[in-house]
Amino acid sequence: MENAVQSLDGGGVFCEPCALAIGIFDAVHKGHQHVLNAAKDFAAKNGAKAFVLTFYPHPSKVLGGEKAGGCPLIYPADVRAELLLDFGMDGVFFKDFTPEFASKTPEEFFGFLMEKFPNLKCVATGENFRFGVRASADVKVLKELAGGSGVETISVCGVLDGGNFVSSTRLRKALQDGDMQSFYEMSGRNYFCRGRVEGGRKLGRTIGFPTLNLKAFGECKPKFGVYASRLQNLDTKEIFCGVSNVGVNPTVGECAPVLETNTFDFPDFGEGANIKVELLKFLRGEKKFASINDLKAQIAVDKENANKFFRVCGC
Ligand SMILES: Cc1cc2nc3c(=O)[nH]c(=O)nc-3n(C[C@H](O)[C@H](O)[C@H](O)COP(=O)(O)O)c2cc1C
Ligand SMILES: Nc1ncnc2c1ncn2[C@@H]1O[C@H](COP(=O)(O)OP(=O)(O)O)[C@@H](O)[C@H]1O
Repeated sequence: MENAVQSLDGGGVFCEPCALAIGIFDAVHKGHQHVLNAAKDFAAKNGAKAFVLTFYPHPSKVLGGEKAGGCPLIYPADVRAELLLDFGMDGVFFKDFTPEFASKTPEEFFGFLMEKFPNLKCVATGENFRFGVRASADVKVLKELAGGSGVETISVCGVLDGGNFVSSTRLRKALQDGDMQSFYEMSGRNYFCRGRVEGGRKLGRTIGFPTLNLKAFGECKPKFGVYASRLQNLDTKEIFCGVSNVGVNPTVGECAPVLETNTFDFPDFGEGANIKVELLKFLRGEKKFASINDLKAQIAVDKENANKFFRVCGC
């Protein structure tokens, strides 16, 4: 396929034999990976492609969840697509989740799949997957509808962590609590933010702690505060250990949320560089200091605490 990430809202029809994993897949956690593996295994055994059908925005934004504001997504849609492709999926298809789409009956939903993927061989979901108007249909209905068209269904059992199902909701909570270890355990990778370095107020260098700044967060932000972090230049692949602050800089006048990283070795790249920052361990909450000098003294302590973390855990 020429372009591995496509919209299902154009007129396109995708005729290759395929297994389709269906869901939101925010953060592509271990439960999601179980579903994706089922699609990949089926595809490998049956000479088919392993595709993903995912939705944007989160259905709760349209249907009114999380006190009507909808679920805040952990990663932007482009990062979600990248994670799915990195996992080995052959293609990712985004469908606009609109009120009209949400009101499709289960039969219409399945009809839509067959229209867009006329050579559909298999649908893979979790056993708790629901679809159709008011989430009225479950995997049993999916099996009946699919069977009528000779399409196989696989509904994988839930993946647990610490006795509870892994879910994007638990990942959001871990992120908002600064519990980076749980985030890692449930998703299989560190939380990260990636994008182009943006200019700041250039104040950091005047206080002895220059920072590389990223603003490309998902909707769900990590707990504001200081983290031991790892920064990678995605063009050169160089890796630097450092200390990051996520927040709004209350000491120097509030700004829009930003992830600022001070690396232990000063890299020779800056604004415009394509970087990825992983948040490894939460060290303390963001604070409003009485003076810039107090902030400076605290950042020196933060660097030492991050260093202690790296001495034990490595970079
Ligand atoms: C390790 C670290 C910890 C920080 N902690 C705080 C904090 O607790 N409160 C705060 O207002 N700003 C904090 N900052 C942000 C600084 O205010 C900010 O880096 C500085 O003002 C430079 O901003 P600039 O990049 O726009 O030049 C921290 C920055 C770093 C690197
Ligand atoms: N812990 C889990 N174990 C197995 N499958 C899961 C798990 N969590 C979600 N799934 C399945 O993965 C697919 C994508 O899930 P998604 O729509 O993103 O739901 P959630 O927000 O609950 O993670 C769905 O088919 C869903 O049933």
